[in-house]
Amino acid sequence: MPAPKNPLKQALAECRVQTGIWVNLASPIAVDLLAGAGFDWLLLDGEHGPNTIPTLLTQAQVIGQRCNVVVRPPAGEVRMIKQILDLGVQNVLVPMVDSVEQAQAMARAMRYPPAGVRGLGASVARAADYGRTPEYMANADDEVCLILQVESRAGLAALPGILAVDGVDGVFIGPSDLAADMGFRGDTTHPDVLKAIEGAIAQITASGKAAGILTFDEALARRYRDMGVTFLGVGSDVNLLMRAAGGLAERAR
Ligand SMILES: O=C(O)C(=O)C[C@H](O)[C@@H](O)CO
Repeated sequence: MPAPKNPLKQALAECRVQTGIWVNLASPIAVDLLAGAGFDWLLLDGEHGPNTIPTLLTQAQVIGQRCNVVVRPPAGEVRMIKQILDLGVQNVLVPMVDSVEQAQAMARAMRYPPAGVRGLGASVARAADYGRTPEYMANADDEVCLILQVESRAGLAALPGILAVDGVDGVFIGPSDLAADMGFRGDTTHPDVLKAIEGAIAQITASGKAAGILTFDEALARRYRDMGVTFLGVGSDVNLLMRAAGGLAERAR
């Protein structure tokens, strides 16, 4: 059996909006609950969540086929990409991409030789069902989805070149880090930040690649959707729990 079809990659290629949330609790119980909530994807955060390869594996196993699994490594390092893909995760969001060279390196990391540098270890990993699907490697490259995070002024300057890199399926604008890099730390709705974000979304959508962003503000999420964002993050497990718990404690006083 070849590598499984990637519903998220296909949906983004067809410009269909896919909504999801950040998962930072690193809890198998939390993802078990969220996998059935109705999101198109769950992002298991290895950059700001206390995740390791074993915790990512457990959460991916718990989610199963109920919704798409996206993993964000702590950084864009080739060794991390191969470990994530060998887990059977097909969607990777790489943070802090500032240059075309970084984009090219990540695109190569997602693919087997000769197109890329992914190591051939899936035959002993979950990705190829521990060797039971040797045909996996025949089409694995076609079923992985790479989304790069542009979240700095340097990244915005390199955006046209990044978008031209073969193997990059989408570009996600990181509002918090971009705001900080622009000198507006903590102010993701500063007019200058919003202008930069909207300009980037326009460039990404014009390139035919998927535009992504995360916002906890429902009105802003609708605005970004109307602008053509299709990889749309609308919250996080931590934020949902924090707000619900705080609200209940307040009402119970
Ligand atoms: O810069 C951003 O914003 C993001 O990349 C999203 C954050 O990292 C996410 O952790 C929510 O704060």
